[in-house]
Amino acid sequence: MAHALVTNSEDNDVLDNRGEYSSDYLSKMATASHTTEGDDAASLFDTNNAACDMLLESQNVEKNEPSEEVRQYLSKKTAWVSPNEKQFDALVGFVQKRLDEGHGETILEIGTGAVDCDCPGLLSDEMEASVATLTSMASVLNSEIQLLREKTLVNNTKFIKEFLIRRHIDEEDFMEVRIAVVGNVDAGKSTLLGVLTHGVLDDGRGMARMKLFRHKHEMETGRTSSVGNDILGFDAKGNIVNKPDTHGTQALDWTSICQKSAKVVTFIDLAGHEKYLKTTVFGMTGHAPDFAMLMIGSNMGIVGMTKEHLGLALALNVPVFVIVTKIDMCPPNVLQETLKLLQKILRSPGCRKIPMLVQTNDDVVTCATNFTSERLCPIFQVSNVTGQNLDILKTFLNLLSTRMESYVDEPAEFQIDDLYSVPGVGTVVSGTTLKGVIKLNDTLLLGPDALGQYKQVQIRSIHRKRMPVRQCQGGQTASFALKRIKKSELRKGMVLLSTKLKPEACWEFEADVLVLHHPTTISIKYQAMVHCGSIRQTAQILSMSVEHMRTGDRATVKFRFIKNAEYLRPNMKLVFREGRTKAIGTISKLYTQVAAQPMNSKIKSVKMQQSTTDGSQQQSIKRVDNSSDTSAVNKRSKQTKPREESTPQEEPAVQQ
Ligand SMILES: Nc1nc2c(ncn2[C@@H]2O[C@H](COP(=O)(O)OP(=O)(O)OP(=O)(O)O)[C@@H](O)[C@H]2O)c(=O)[nH]1
Repeated sequence: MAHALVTNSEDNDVLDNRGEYSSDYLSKMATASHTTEGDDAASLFDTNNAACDMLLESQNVEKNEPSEEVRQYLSKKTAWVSPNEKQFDALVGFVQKRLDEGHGETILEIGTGAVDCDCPGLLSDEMEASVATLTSMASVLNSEIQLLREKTLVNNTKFIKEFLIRRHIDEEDFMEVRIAVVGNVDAGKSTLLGVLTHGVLDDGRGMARMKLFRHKHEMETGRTSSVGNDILGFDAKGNIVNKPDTHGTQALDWTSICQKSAKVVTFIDLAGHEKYLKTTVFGMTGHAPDFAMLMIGSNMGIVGMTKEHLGLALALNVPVFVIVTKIDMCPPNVLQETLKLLQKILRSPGCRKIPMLVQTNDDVVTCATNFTSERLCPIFQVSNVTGQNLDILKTFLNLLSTRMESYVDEPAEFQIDDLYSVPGVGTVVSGTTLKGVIKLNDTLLLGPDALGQYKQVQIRSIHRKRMPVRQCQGGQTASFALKRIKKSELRKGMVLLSTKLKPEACWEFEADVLVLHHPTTISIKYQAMVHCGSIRQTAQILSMSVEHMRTGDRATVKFRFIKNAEYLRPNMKLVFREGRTKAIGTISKLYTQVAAQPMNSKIKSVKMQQSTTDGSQQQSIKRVDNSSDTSAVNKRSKQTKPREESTPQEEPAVQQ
């Protein structure tokens, strides 16, 4: 069944002239992934009165509904000017609800209203009184307010102000936002992260990226844990809290950053080089990023892996924002060319994005408050050397919030994306909590093992961003030290689950798949690597709803893992790839009752006799081993694997 592709000949012409836009790759990915077709660009920016609508909605569902009189009052633009006690309580209730829904923060517009907003804006003294009300309300709610922007109307006599309200969070807790940093080699990824997290500017010759020092440091200590991880903390007032160590080590004290932060942005720095694409895909699927930050060197333009990474983010429905770097050294005409092409690609039917050049503080607030829509794509132009526009980028980062729900009332689920054996501590796993709350000393189910079973394990200690904590919840990354378990019993892709669940392990599953690229045709028995959450394992196609699949085709495909049964859930997104072959899909059906016979058990027995086999047999063994991601294979390949191939998300708990 051929998938109808939407193409735009004008766009393709432009891209072909550049000699880079290989086929209509992006087109297929986005057509496959977007579910928000039909959105009107204008609706993205229609935030006026949303606060009032929500206010009314929220008041309706409250048990102690305010009287009609109070409802009317709350919907007025003057609601904040001089509320009586009852009205003040209603305002507090409204903002509290917004804070709960916004993971501890919300943006509020003062001076607009649902009922009497024919002429929006408050007079100067009205605004002053409203801000005083807001300040008292913030203190009742243990929050801080930060003015984001103001508009003046009617010859500067009326004002509308927009505030960020952010809860103080206790020392052990912070909001989390995860950003996958992608882009071609040399785009300035490490440099920007060095500049942002260390508060220094670059010299154009790699000085800022040296501040990160993480690779060198970890090579020396033999720890691969923090490759690709940097954190940037914001306090309740939106100030950056990162302070490099004053003892000259240049290392950042993560615990102190987390303690002072109300929000911690984690940058998952994914490798830019094509040979590490596997790592990039794993980072995008396994580390559950909220957003992707696509870096482009303004002078180099859209080269190498840029489109591949953009396509991956589109395929996985991860909202993207773009940072065009090196504007200090780029001739203006080249910069304009790069921006023009970038916007053209983003607008093309393949991407269906709404590019927005972010140049002012006002732009930042507009795009940050609308960014959870996958269609908006903010574009920043920065220099890591002069610092130009870094301030607005920091404001933007401060305003981003996680897209992940916490599901705190549901049974706990945690996906493991890395494993460590820490001397003096024992076995440590790191990953993302998908649902529920996990506490110190909790007993959880760990699995599935080679037989598809789950066993009980106990949590000895919990770290979030290297900071010891007593619990973590859905949407947060963490490391757990586990009691009485050997690292050899674990593998990436396993899960820790609440004992309330009755989990099963799945050898076979069905998915609705779209082939983004394949040089020839895909038929049954074809094998490739499945990336699904933190699962990374080779699977074979058992059957398909069509006979063959080519680039652009869609089908329902039944897969079988070749080595281990896995914990899967319907609707999980997957990427299926091998070399240049790429397909994406969504799991539609699980077969949990299928026999637990690994597909490569035959191959294993052949391997035992490989000294007596001929060359061709040995070749086939090698191919399967390379494409599978088993712990045995990992163990062997780890010794020769480049360090950059590892992108764990959390630091192990070294001090318990
Ligand atoms: N003039 C100028 N140079 C920059 C800027 N940003 C980065 N550079 C320089 O560009 C070079 C490459 O930067 P990196 O940060 O290593 O690039 P990268 O994207 O991390 O590259 P990989 O880690 O290899 O993927 C370094 O020499 C930086 O000093 C900038 O805004 N202006």
